[in-house]
Amino acid sequence: MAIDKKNAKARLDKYYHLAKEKGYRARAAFKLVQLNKKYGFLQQSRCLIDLCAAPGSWMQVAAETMPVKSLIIGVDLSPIKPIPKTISFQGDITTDKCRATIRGHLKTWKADTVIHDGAPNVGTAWVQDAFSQNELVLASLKLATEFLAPNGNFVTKVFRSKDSQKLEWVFKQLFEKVEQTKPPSSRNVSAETFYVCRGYKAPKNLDPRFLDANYAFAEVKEKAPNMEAKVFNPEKKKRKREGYEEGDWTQFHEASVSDFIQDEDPIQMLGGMNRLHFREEGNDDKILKIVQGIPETTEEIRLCCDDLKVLGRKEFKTLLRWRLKLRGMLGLRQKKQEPSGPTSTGTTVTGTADDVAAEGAGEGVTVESMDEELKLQQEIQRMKEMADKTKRKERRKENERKQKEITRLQMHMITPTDIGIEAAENGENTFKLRDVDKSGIARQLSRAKMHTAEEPEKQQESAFDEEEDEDEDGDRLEAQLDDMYQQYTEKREDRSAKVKAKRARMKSRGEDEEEFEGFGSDKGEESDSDSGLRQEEDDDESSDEEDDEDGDRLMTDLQGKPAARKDGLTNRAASFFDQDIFKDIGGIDEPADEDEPVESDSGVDVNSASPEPKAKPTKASKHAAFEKDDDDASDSEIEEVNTAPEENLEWEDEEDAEANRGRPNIDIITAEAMTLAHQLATGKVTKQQLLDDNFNKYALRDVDGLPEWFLDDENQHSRSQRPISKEAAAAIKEKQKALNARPIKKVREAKARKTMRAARRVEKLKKKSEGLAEGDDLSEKDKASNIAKLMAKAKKGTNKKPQPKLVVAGGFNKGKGRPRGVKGKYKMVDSRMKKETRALKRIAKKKK
Ligand SMILES: C[S@@+](CC[C@H](N)C(=O)[O-])C[C@H]1O[C@@H](n2cnc3c(N)ncnc32)[C@H](O)[C@@H]1O
Repeated sequence: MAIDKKNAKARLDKYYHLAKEKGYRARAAFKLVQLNKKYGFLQQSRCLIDLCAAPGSWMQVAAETMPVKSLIIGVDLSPIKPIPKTISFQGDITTDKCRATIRGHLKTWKADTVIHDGAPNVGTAWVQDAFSQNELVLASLKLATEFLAPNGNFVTKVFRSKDSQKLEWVFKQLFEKVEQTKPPSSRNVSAETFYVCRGYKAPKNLDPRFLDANYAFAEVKEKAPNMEAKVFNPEKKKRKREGYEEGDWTQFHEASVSDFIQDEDPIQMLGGMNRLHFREEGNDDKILKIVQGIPETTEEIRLCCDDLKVLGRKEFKTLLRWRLKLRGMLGLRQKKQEPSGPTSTGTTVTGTADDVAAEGAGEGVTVESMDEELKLQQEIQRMKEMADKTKRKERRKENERKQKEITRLQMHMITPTDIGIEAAENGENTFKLRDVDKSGIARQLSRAKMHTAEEPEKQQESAFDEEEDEDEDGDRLEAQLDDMYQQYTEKREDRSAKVKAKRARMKSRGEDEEEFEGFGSDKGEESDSDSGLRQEEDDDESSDEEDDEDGDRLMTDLQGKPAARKDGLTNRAASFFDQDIFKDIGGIDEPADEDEPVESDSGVDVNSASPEPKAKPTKASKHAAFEKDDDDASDSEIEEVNTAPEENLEWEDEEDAEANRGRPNIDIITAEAMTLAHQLATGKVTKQQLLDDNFNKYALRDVDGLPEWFLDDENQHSRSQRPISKEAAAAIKEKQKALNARPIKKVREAKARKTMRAARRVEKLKKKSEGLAEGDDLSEKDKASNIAKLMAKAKKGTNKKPQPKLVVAGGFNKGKGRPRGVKGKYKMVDSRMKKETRALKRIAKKKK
């Protein structure tokens, strides 16, 4: 394609530099890299044909990515510099010669993938370019149909034009899956897009017209535009996405009023025109004179005629009535009387479309008919729109779900076999062991009894026929926008500590578990609830747990429950209350009176928990409200537990320790959450109050059908603001300080490794000296000296050899012996030495 020299510099973007850095011959390489990243067709291919391959960057990518000993053949009009592990030749892909050459190289093989990135080097008119490019695509498809193995892939570049839809249709006839995509490296300003067609159907007989540009791009007569819809429902205007009408390159159309009055299809005119003018066009326009003269041509009518595009249904009706009156005056109106039935029925009076529409000017009967008709039309339209809307919504939801699955799959959060399991709505179809347990089947199973469940009658759902309507364009655009928005949010989330914490929380809990939804209104609020606190499972959940109490349970924790601490606190509770903000709260650290059950106004029962089985009040019970899911133990009695694992945790890396405890490494990170925790702990608010607070004006917002980006934004700002206490803010600040003061993970790891190595050395030394000391063949003196030697050796191992100081030979230091100011060992280096070292290495390599 011709390159605009003026903008040549702007074209040298990051992919250009990246291509240079990686040694690719063109930045186009990244398009294939990104396409392959998305669809992964190269890794699965053993034989590939690259059509229009020069200068060869796609071939380079293919050679890099495909399995070793794959066959890669590239062809282009321009010569391609040889690329290792590939075959290339010069040729025109539209010719038989090229076909024969490829056949010769393939021998008996069939290609797994055919890729095509052709661009005709015409650079004339855009329409011409696009057409030639599409012709080239058809030529490449033709080759693909000849050389592709069944189930093979075809990847091609297509320029978006009016023919690209036709190409897509052809692709869909030949391949199982056809997807259109634009990799990020493809410039936004470029009209190019890529089709990835997978699963070649390899038909035995292929109609050659499929691949003939004359047939494939033949014009299909477009259906006439629905002007009635434009006039009768003018408020619901549809955006025209295709641009100009074919052959109509202006956007403003006008006609004279007299034409409007004489025309037999006024609806067509009103729908298509922008203005009806009152200028005289012919020499003697009698109609116009009459129109100008009569009082019915009011100022309002003139204004309406001036801009038809802004009119509503009422104004259109006024215009039609006015026209009808004039037609009556001018004797242009003809009524057709149907042979049967009286005129009063309203259905018998017909005329030209306009007559029916505007009859109401004088005859109430036909106005009624029109109104009825209109009503019916509107009703049908409304129902259609509703059905479309629901269908679109369903489709969007499904797309979103798929997108999520793919993302999670990419992040290794699920395995491919998990797909579909989560698709079951609300987990209704998911097998839950707990449900089995509850229903008592577990007991029957444990008694080895067979349980037969009646299968509910399967309801056959009639599958929706895929609608190939205009809305699909909109849907696709919307899906693309959704994708882009998701990418944007992911990027944003990656930067946000809050969201990271939330993710960690979700990961540790498993995706399907209910999550604390914050103090906002809806589910979306969760991301910004900022509470940082983990709201525990709801009451139902706890009742589930109670159900589980009875003996024969199928469920067993694989990791075992985290041990409770001696003071009756769970690990989570303990670490939570270890925070500074709770230091000053009386009655938390000191055990309360053993006998007296303490009632706090927090609404939490504080009468249990002591190291002894008969509980005494502790932090754990006091804060059971948000510690419920942690340990079932705290629900019942508090047992004496082994604290050893907890102690060991001190030596572990913090994150590992958190992981061992079976919970994510998250903490209270916002002042809002800290305030809340403080208030809960001091009993200033109760759990119930918090729950009640949730029902605020934000809770009942209707979020149906609102786009995700809008909801995200709303949830961030449009939510109830909770007050923040000074202490909480200070606590968070302190925490942040402590965090900042911590060495980075790598440093900590390095230190830990050092300590570990030292410990190992000591252990080894200990063993050796024990061996020496226990041996009988040496005298005590020898033993002592040997052990001393061992120790000295071990100590020596820890001391690093001092590196000689490097001094540049030459200049001031030239031939003067020890350079001035240099103590200890030193080494003179010069450029000569560098060269010599390299030469020595080279020689050694050759000798090998
Ligand atoms: C955008 S470049 C291809 C870049 C290539 N994919 C790469 O990665 O280096 C388009 C190429 O299509 C080639 N081309 C155009 N018409 C062709 C034809 N009829 N037969 C073969 N190659 C053609 C041009 O010579 C040009 O090198």
